[in-house]
Amino acid sequence: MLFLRRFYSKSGRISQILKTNKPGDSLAIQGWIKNVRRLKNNTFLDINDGSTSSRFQVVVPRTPENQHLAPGSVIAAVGEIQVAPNGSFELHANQVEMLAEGRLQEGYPFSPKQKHPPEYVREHLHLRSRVDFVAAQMRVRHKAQKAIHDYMDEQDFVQINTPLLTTNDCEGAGEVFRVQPDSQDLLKQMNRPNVPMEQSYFDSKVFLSVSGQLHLEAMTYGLGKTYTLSPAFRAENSKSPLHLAEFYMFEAELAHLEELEKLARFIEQMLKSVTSRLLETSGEDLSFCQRNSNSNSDLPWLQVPWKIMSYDEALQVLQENKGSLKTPISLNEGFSKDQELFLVAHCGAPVFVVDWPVQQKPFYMKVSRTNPNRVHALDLLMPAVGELCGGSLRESDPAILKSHPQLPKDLEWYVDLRKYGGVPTGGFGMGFERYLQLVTGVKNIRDVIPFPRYPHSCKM
Ligand SMILES: NC(=O)C[C@H](N)C(=O)O
Repeated sequence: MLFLRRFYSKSGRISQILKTNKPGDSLAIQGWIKNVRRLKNNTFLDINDGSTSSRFQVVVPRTPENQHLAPGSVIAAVGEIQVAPNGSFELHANQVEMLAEGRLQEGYPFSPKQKHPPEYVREHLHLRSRVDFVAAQMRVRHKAQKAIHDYMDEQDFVQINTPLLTTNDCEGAGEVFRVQPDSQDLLKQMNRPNVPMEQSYFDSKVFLSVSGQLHLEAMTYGLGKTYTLSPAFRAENSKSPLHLAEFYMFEAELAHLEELEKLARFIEQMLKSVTSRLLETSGEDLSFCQRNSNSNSDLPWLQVPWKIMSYDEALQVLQENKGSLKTPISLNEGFSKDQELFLVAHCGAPVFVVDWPVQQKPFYMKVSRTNPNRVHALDLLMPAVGELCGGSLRESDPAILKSHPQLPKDLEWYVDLRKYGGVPTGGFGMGFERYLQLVTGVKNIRDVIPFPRYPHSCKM
């Protein structure tokens, strides 16, 4: 009977119901009971179905049959939409069916009454989507990807699926994971019994990609504007709340790009536009995540113009303020997190640090023709997270590229790109999870990706 009524009533996800229905509509919903309040005549159930961080109130008569309704159970309810005294919609159910008994069974790690700290929730990766803040994060993540794809599509970029198996270490930093078959037996099956284990992707040395940039560049010489939003892997033994061994990187390459400032302004425009869309599509979830991480920020960087500052100027600011820094300044490496955040605070806005010392940056960056000690590179520094994007004009002269002492072997093909109809190009990469941390205020990067991989942790 209930089955038939469910079939004939309008049904939908709660997020849609809240937008499209009107009082008097008959409705069927399914969801998890998050909370139960029993008053004299009625029982009030807070239901959530994973589509929104709002809870939807279902009112059922307080009868002996309804006594067993408890937090954690899954129900289907059929009834009529009415307006609650607080003005929001609620369902007055005339029938309720228990679909699954509660999660309050022995061993279930989360209590509906308690706010568990993220570290605890993370210990139960396979169950954590049931925790409200994790579900909200995942919805924001989905909508942020959609906003990026929509924006790039409107800007006429072509999405490229860059490979995850590659022979290059794009950054030359040696932070690569090598791919090998599991055993010598497999090598034998590949008819390569004598290939040394370290060259064992059939007959070459293969890594998990640290960046899709070089492959994107290859595509850009035929397509003009390309991007990817792909996994990247770094074998960096860092326990930092800003690093993962497997993360997603949004990277773009543009042909006919001759000025670094144009690249900076493109990044600024893109981030402001993508974030404004995200606020429109996910405002409620974003606020929920911000409240949950005690970081109520109205993202003031959306409203102000971003600054551009040379590396030399940035260094001078830091040197003049040595006393306020937690870490010593190094001339051989980039800035530390506390120095990056100091520069952002000093500028009162996000800042692009440009024109970096050549020895601090990888081989593919364009050397300044007026100052060979500098490359046309940028780092975008943002509040809370520090470096969010890195980018550069790419070296366009095959001869300069070939003579670079750090040019990896086996990258003849990369030099070739410049030989045949080479044009000036440039591009950038942005750690997608860092971006999510920036907009949601979540402190630990492990909480903005469904299944985090970091040193000594690859559960499931
Ligand atoms: N596509 C990029 O410019 C990102 C750069 N290759 C990096 O990994 O930092």
